[in-house]
Amino acid sequence: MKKNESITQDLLNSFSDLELDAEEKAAPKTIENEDKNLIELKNIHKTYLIGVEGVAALRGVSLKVKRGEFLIIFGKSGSGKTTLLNIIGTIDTPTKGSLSVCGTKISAKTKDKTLAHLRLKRIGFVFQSFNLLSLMTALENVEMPMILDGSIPSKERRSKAKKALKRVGLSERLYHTPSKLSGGEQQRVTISRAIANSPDLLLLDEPTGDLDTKNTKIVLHLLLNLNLKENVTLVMVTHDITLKDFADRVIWMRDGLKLSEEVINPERKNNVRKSLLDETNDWLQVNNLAFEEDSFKSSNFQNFQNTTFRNPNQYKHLKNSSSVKKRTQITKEQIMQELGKIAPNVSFKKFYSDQETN
Ligand SMILES: Nc1ncnc2c1ncn2[C@@H]1O[C@H](COP(=O)(O)OP(=O)(O)OP(=O)(O)O)[C@@H](O)[C@H]1O
Repeated sequence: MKKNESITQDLLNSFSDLELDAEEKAAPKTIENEDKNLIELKNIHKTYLIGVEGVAALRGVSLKVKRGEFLIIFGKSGSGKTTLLNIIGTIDTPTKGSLSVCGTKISAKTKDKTLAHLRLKRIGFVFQSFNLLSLMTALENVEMPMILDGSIPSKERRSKAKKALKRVGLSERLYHTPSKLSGGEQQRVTISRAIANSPDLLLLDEPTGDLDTKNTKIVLHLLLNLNLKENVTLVMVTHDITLKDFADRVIWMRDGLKLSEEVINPERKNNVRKSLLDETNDWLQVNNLAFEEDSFKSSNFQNFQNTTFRNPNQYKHLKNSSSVKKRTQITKEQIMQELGKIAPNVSFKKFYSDQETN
């Protein structure tokens, strides 16, 4: 590592020494039909208690999602979409019902360690609000789930993170902190963070909600690529009805129930996918070069075409800029606080106790 690359990296490396026990390292128990149904929910209920009152967010949802499927969940605000996604992602637990995710049967008895393993190894999360760690570079952000994994040596981690960022066309943005990235670029960092550990399943909660049309298409292109080329299963919550025909299947939620579902006509689906991939292919090729940030923020494609391109080497100075030097003052406590934003419920007790005994 170059001397001035970052003290932060040393801090991050120190977390990699965490020992996972045998249970965490072992592959989750596989059930017979994993290949057929990556997700299986039976009669899932979720009631939140507010004081003495119960809010019925889910009222008996059954759902099967096949490996490699692209499923979109629509529904009005408050219909239970995010709750459903959180239960699939094992971030939340149902009040009643049974589920299995990526071959692991989840019940009230499932140990935290097993759930943490599932979340870190098999499932990637992408949220509307990006949830990037503001003090860290794009590269460090993408490394984070692998640091939490604890079993990947730092060199391999770094190389995987670089590859993941390359796959979303951000090779020239490795050392940028989130505030130096456009919204579209930030969402691409979160996608590369979600895929760096090669998950089977991506759970996406309004991933294009804060993006303009062009960046929505770019994100969709990246997701379709993962789905079609790598068989990554996609479950996406969105309010954007124009995305419907890109999915294999859509479901509509209302008042905590699955109201209806529709399998998308394959011909229509293939046509919209093809035209999107054709259109965005050109943009992504251009994006392999570094470009002026203001032009990228513009949704005007004409402006984008007129962008002045920089040689990627011209960005090297950013590594030595004063803002980067200042960043090295981050404390471990700050990093721990930020970690909570991207991996809620992941066994942090262990991290904290490790910190205390150091
Ligand atoms: N932690 C919580 N505590 C109490 N009630 C909650 C909690 N989370 C969600 N709810 C309630 O559960 C219901 C479903 O919420 P959920 O966030 O799943 O809906 P949604 O369809 O994702 O809505 P939106 O589209 O606005 O994000 C709502 O009535 C909501 O107020």
